Amino acid sequence: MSKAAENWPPEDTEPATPHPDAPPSGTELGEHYSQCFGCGDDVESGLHIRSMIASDMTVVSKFTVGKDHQGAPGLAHGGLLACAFDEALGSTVGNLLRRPAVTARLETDFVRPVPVGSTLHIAAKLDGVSRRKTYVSAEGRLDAEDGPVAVRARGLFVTVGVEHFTKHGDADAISQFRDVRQAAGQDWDINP
Ligand SMILES: CCCCC/C=C\C/C=C\C/C=C\C/C=C\CCCC(=O)SCCNC(=O)CCNC(=O)[C@H](O)C(C)(C)COP(=O)(O)OP(=O)(O)OC[C@H]1O[C@@H](n2cnc3c(N)ncnc32)[C@H](O)[C@@H]1OP(=O)(O)O
Repeated sequence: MSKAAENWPPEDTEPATPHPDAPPSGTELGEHYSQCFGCGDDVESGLHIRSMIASDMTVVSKFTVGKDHQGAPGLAHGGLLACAFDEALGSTVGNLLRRPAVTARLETDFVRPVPVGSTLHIAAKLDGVSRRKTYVSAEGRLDAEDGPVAVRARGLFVTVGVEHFTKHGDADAISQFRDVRQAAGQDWDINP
């Protein structure tokens, strides 16, 4: 078992405080980027995950497993499920804290098989913050909010400045992306 798994969140974390401009409970969150494999509408074989703010510390996401998501016949691929949780956890950190952050560590426990056609109901919560580090965890239940737990995941996200994306990613696309978000009143605090 990993060190992080034994001690979560670490003792030096503080409770996470949602950003004052975080969307209120009940807000349906659309895609954060049209080309995102996790939530983007333009990615045909993507996961098309949709999320909603459930409370000031919790985000619920739904992911329906399609035929493009298989590992064994009729069953979801484990790595792809980890991807779904990366998206759900990232959405929780991003939307509640409104700071750019990237996944530094992702742990996944696969508890039961997830068949094609089933919908995972993923409830993610902020567990704590320590400087640039945000600890977040989630449970995914099969086919209902109170269905059996199929997957659990925990993630460490590290807050980064905008240069993380402009230096390592596509600077022009980042600029357009920020314009779109600014126009929608969704720009973020980008200097950690
Ligand atoms: C304008 C741009 C805005 C962009 C975003 C805008 C909008 C988005 C909107 C909504 C979001 C909605 C949904 C998001 C959905 C999905 C999210 C998917 C997220 C991803 O899929 S993203 C891709 C995969 N991800 C990477 O591509 C990261 C590659 N990586 C790095 O870029 C560096 O590695 C980095 C930056 C992580 C750290 O580098 P660094 O140099 O900045 O900082 P450093 O190394 O000092 O780490 C600082 C402290 O974290 C601790 N630490 C670091 N790594 C650790 C580990 N693995 N385990 C345990 N602790 C760790 C250190 O120990 C230290 O701790 P301490 O402070 O206590 O010493």
